[in-house]
Amino acid sequence: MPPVTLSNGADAASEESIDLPLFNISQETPELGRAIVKSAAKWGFLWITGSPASESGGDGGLYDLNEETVDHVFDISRSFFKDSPVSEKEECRIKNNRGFVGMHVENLDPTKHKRGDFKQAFNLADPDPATGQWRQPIPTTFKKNDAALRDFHARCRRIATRILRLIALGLSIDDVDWLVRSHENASHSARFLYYPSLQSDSDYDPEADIRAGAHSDYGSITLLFTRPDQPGLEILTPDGKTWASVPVFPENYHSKTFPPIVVNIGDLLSYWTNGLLKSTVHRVVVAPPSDNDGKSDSDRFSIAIFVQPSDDTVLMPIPSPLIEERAADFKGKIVGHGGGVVDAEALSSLTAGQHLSSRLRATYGSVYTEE
Ligand SMILES: O=C(O)CCC(=O)C(=O)O
Ligand SMILES: [Fe+2]
Repeated sequence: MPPVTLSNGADAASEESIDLPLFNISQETPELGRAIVKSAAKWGFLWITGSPASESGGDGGLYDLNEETVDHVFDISRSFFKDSPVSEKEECRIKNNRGFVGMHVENLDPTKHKRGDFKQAFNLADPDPATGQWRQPIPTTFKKNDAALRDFHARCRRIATRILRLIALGLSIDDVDWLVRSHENASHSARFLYYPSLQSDSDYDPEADIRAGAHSDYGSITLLFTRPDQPGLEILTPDGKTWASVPVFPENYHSKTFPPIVVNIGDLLSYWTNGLLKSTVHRVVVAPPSDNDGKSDSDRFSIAIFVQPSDDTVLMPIPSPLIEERAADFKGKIVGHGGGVVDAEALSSLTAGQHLSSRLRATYGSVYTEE
């Protein structure tokens, strides 16, 4: 059977799967940076190990995101989506891209799907470092787990910082903190995702609906945490037509219970590098085993950390020789996919904040509000 392509059906799971390159980021070297940049330029996606304590050596444990910590955060997420009353969710409904997103509220690919995505989400920005306060109303389930969520955010930020430094090393930027600096005062967002099981009485239509529509991410990088036995992520391969599924575990991975973190490049970093790094289009489908109606009796949970520079960051290309030489070719190229695309030239007069707002307006429609 040929692989499923963009033009023949919205959401059948792909026949092909892809083994992405896997990197252990417990060390920070130019060689590792170059290998990460190579993968980000080819696939826009890669895997990193979560640097469990036993491997983190010289980092003094700063980057530790072990199985227990991640499992606990997934337990909090499951409890919020599945056990908390509707009122708890309603009280924290999305505003300024923060809070609870109900079923079908977001439509990541409105060009292809009339109905919004078959998922629920909660976007939790990290606490304001100046005041220590959360920047949004917090549901009771999260309040009860305040320390665990703060800790998770802090650890994810350190991992993001390491990856940004590795990318800078790989791009031979003289100032290794060039990327980190524009992210220092920005709020990162953890997006808890819940894709409910699709029972036989669900009105999910496999010809028309999808769990998360095809899109590219809007920010710099995304860290994606997934669960064993819950596949569904697919990426558009470099030919621009073929979908490949990303398995939860790399082949021969040392663990069967703690998947590595998926890292992908967002539009801003693609733009910043004159398209060298790829902001790859991806989607979430109902993966096998699904029944004949394309439904699935299992829930899927994931957590995406959207790493974003400060709103006032001007989107000028990164000062790296590798990038400057691509400027002429990049002119007129399209950045982004799904809700709201921009051509590279228009983007050059924008700030990161303006770009984010325009893309959010396209995916949330009238639900998106700003203060
Ligand atoms: O749930 C997933 O695996 C991916 C989610 C995603 O791509 C997103 O929310 O941007
Ligand atoms: Fe995404």
